[in-house]
Amino acid sequence: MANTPEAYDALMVLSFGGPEGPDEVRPFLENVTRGRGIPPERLDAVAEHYLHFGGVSPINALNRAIIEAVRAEFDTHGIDLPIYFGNRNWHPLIEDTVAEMARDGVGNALVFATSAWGGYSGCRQYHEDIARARAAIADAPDLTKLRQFYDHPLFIDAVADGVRAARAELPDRSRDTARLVFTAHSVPTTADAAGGPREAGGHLYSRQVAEAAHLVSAALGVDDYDLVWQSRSGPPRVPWLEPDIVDHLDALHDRGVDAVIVAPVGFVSDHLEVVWDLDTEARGRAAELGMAFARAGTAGTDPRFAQLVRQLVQEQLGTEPPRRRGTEPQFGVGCNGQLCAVGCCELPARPTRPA
Ligand SMILES: CC1=C(CCC(=O)O)c2cc3nc(cc4[nH]c(cc5[nH]c(cc1n2)c(C)c5CCC(=O)O)c(CCC(=O)O)c4C)C(CCC(=O)O)=C3C
Ligand SMILES: [Fe+2]
Repeated sequence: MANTPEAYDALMVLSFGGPEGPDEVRPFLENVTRGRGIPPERLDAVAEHYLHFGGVSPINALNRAIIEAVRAEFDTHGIDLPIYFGNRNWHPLIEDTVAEMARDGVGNALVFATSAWGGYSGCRQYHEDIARARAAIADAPDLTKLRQFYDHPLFIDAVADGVRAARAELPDRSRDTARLVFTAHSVPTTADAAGGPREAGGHLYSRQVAEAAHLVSAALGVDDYDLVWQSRSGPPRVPWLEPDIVDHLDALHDRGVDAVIVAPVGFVSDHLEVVWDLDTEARGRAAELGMAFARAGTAGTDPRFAQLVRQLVQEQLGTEPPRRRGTEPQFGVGCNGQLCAVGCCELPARPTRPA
């Protein structure tokens, strides 16, 4: 298949996937954690979080809304590519989507993965999903993953507007004093250290998250803020990025902070880890501490997010320049699951679980 720009004939939106009913929760979690050494107690707890919302994760509906917005954005700009939807962990599964694309005669498609970041979970694992899905069928299309977009101006500005809207929800007396706290998904510190091509120095994920937080705060004219982590899993003796948002609220309270704006810059949509870990657990802790609490929305529902996807596609077509506001290394483009570099974002050997 010729790899000339004109030859792209579809876009696939590739995401994490989530259950859409109570019976789907367990099999979904088994897909997510297959071979990953997550303790059964943690899985039981996470299953409860999903069941609390009727077993329905918001993520699939949010991704369908993103696809609709991108469709409209493509139509406005005369981009004539059909858009497909595939997931790593739940239906529509990427394997089925790639098979459907092949049946439709798609030969050379672009892939937008719904993570802004480098690192194993946000980037490399999506390359692996692409390779696995292609290997499963004979006439799979070529699939080129688009780049990491953690510092794209449209992403940064959409997150900044989410913070402004959250600030407006706070009681008058807290608006000017509320502490701005960014969160992103924690990962094991060893996985973070191994993130990115070796020559880029490692820690690609946490460096990009830190720079995105900095760029958002700069857009807001706020120079004092915190970056903390959320949603850790794995056994307690394995170190993950810290501090956790809930512990951090305790620490802020001890320092006399009485209002916070929590901005989940690490996520593209208000999926389950946002509505449970922040809107339920962190908000609950803030209430116990008597702290005013507002949570910023995520960028996925902002009209600029569809523009961002359109611009990333046009970048790959060579009709738009790359737009970035940061300086940390940024990678993520690969054809047919090819990694950004040899050994890029390798997942370190997991310690075996005690009996
Ligand atoms: C960096 C990162 C992102 C952001 C980048 C991106 O967006 O890709 C992200 C997103 C998401 N993570 C999600 C859900 C889960 N993540 C889990 C487990 C894990 N996540 C990890 C990292 C990340 N995860 C890691 C290192 C693990 C440990 C196991 C492993 O090494 O894989 C587990 C297992 C149970 C648990 O332990 O929590 C679940 C259910 C959902 C969907 C939520 C919904 O359904 O609405 C989304 C968008
Ligand atoms: Fe996760």
